[in-house]
Amino acid sequence: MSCRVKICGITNLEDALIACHHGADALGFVFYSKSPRYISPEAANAILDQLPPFIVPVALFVDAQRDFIDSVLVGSSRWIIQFHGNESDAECASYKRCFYKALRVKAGDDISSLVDDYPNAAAILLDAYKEGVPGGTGDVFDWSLIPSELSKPLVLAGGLSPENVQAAIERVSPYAVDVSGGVEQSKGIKSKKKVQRFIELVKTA
Ligand SMILES: O=C(O)c1ccccc1NCC(=O)[C@H](O)[C@H](O)COP(=O)(O)O
Repeated sequence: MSCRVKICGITNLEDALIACHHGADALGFVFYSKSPRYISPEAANAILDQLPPFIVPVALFVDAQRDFIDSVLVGSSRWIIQFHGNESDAECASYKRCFYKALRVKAGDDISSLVDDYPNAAAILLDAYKEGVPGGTGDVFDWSLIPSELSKPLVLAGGLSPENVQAAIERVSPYAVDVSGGVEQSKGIKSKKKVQRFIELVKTA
């Protein structure tokens, strides 16, 4: 099965269209104001209006207020949601949108049990844990901690890049891979060459 690719931390139309051109399956937009990849709801929805079909836009939140989440979602029916904080399954499901839950992996976590806490999630994203940094860490976590069988499709994240993504796919066989920092030229700005190379490597893995 071909692994799907999400390019996360999109902050401008040029990067969005380049990722689409090279075959990204999803684009992530970070609505977390402390991130250098933060984008406003207005700017993100303006980008969505320019996207071709067959691309999934992902709205990413970290324990955000309901009125803020609603202010993003109202801009397009195309949004799906990545909850990247401590949100409960019930809270996530209350938005009546397809969502998946990010879990930040620490040694000793019972990942299968954590996954079972989100019965309404369409998938689970596993990411690196870094104290005080909810995501976009650029860190790889120990992939051997990932159970061989999970009850939900797995999106693998955390420190992926063109240099390690094929090894990650070989080792983990995820449903999808997610990358932010590993395809950037600077915080919030993607490298055209790295985006193209990353997607090529995923699609030929
Ligand atoms: O990307 C961010 O800056 C970010 C900030 C706060 C919460 C989540 C964030 N990103 C979420 C993602 O899905 C990232 O793609 C994922 O954490 C992997 O990032 P990276 O290790 O830089 O590839």
